[in-house]
Amino acid sequence: MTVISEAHQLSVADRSGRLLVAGSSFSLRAGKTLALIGESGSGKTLTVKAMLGILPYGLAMGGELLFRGRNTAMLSKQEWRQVRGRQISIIFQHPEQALHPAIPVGRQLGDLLRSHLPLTRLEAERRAQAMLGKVELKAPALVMKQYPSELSGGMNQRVMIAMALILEPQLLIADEATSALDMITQAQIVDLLRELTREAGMSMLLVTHDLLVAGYLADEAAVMQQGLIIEQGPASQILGSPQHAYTQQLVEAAKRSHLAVRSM
Ligand SMILES: Nc1ncnc2c1ncn2[C@@H]1O[C@H](COP(=O)(O)OP(=O)(O)OP(=O)(O)O)[C@@H](O)[C@H]1O
Repeated sequence: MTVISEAHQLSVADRSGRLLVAGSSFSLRAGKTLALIGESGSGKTLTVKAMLGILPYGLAMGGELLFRGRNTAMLSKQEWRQVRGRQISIIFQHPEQALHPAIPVGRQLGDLLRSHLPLTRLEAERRAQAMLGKVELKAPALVMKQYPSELSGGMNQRVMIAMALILEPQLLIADEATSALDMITQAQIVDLLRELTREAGMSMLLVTHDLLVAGYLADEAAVMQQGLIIEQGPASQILGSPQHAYTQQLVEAAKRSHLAVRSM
């Protein structure tokens, strides 16, 4: 199966040499989802930032990251810009991190398309509207004209998914993409992500602390604690019979909250 991206002993260190990510290795394959699971501060976001070439100033990356066989350390700034957005895209927890508040949704999508592809304004608009339909927004023609502040949280999350997928990337990173949503909207967005990534044969890196979401979406799982991947393998195995004490605790806690919901 085609490997889209690979990390070999990926590390991130601060100025004092303290390792914030301490040597992670994983592969992302076409059509498959890897869940990166872990508590707050375990190094998930820094792993994602390293993969996008956007580590904060003062932090240094070690190890090797390959994207479609190319070492990303060799990419120029311009090549990185081509890769980000076009081949790797990201959905954040909060749409406001990605959507401009003062530009109508349709123009944001159209501008993104035209910054990467030689399309007329009209062609870009048509594709943008079709994409809004694909993320199951009920009135795409109307949403095209609206500003993010006029849409609900769930609708904005759908717009952000449309932005992330419109250039047909090979790798989609979802960083706690459903954590800020209510339970029903979360379930709908999780279904949508599953359907669209499978249909496109896309690879997905799902960053989450939610084991239910991971269990539903992921083929593989890697559990992080204090910068280290402590357990990784098929998601069904990691979540079904965890070996590491920390993963066992996570699974127990998830079962308890699931039971609490069921007993309501
Ligand atoms: N710019 C930075 N400079 C120094 N340390 C940082 C920086 N960014 C993050 N860290 C530290 O690196 C560690 C890993 O942070 P990271 O944001 O990757 O965790 P996370 O697993 O994504 O947590 P969360 O789920 O809360 O986002 C934490 O100890 C954090 O304090």
